[in-house]
Amino acid sequence: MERKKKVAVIGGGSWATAIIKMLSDNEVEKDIFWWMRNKDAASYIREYHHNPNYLSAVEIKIPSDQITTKLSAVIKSCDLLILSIPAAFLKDALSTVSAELLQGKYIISAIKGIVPEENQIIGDYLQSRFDVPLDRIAVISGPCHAEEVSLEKLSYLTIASASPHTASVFSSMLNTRYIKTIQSDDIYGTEYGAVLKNIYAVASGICHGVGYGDNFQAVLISNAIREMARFLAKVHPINRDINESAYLGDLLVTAYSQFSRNRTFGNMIGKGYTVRSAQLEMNMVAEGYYASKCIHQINKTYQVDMPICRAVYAILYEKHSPHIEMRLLSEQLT
Ligand SMILES: NC(=O)C1=CN([C@@H]2O[C@H](COP(=O)(O)OP(=O)(O)OC[C@H]3O[C@@H](n4cnc5c(N)ncnc54)[C@H](O)[C@@H]3O)[C@@H](O)[C@H]2O)C=CC1
Ligand SMILES: O=C(CO)COP(=O)(O)O
Repeated sequence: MERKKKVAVIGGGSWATAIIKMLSDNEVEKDIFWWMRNKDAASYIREYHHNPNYLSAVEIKIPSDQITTKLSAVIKSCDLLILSIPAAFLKDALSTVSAELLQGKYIISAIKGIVPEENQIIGDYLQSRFDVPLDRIAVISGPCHAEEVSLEKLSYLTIASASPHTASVFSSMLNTRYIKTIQSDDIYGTEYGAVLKNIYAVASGICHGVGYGDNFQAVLISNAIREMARFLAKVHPINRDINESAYLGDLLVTAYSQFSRNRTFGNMIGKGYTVRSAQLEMNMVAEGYYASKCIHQINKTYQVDMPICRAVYAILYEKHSPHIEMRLLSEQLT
């Protein structure tokens, strides 16, 4: 008989909380462990079975002694790891973790971002920093906001891995009545697509903030998907359908949803907030801010025509006026 799998969720934010819910509601037998950095939050969850800071209505059904702030111990005891920390903090969070500790583990990244100092997507970072073999890595993507998971609204997740086995192991653990999983072998395209859609959602928020309407936003997003297609075709040229949920679907939900942190952040920038004040206003992290700088640097190698990413970078990092930059961008959209 196969041993019961042990799976650890690494991270204490909204997406980690939603993933704990999906794993708990999924019928495959397993032991679920949860690591978070914040000791007060961990104690609160052990006592009251709710995350005090994120998705606080979700009931946490895992045993209290499986909620921990001890990272190495939890990694050691689990076969499967789900990373759900904003990319900007990943390196710091894993600073005490060795390649040896990760040997033999299956790791899935639920992160939609790039490790800033390395300019690497998470799959590349895990391979280069920890020698994790590509066939043991997967990513979770697709149009899915944690807030809607908490409400059990029907959602679709794409589980991408170079190994169909790895994709199916994670996929079988996340399916529930309200979550459908789709498997993909496009791990690179799925990761880069998720990073880019966050930047486009920031752009969408900026446009709204400076006063453009739905008509203009539709043109912006139509251009954004073509920009994404150009970049993915250059970075990882395989035969992919850019209209699938993991690419176009995720772009749409992030660019339009009231729950999107990237859109909310962009909207504040468009209204005149500084980056710092917009970040302080949110208890959550907009990955698109960090990704904008990383993609700007990565694209120095690839030289893809990316006017939307370029405009967002100019606003966020070169302090260009959102009004002027969006007007200049509008002249390039088709
Ligand atoms: N929230 C969502 O609906 C979805 C999020 N994701 C991705 O999941 C990843 C995690 O995001 P969320 O859970 O949504 O984050 P969040 O925005 O809900 O929460 C922020 C997280 O960052 C941590 N944090 C803040 N400052 C920190 C610091 N200085 N050092 C270490 N950690 C710090 C907090 O403890 C918390 O876990 C991101 O890459 C995001 O793009 C992916 C799909 C859906
Ligand atoms: O990736 C997401 C939805 O699919 C979450 O997007 P935001 O980080 O903008 O909320």
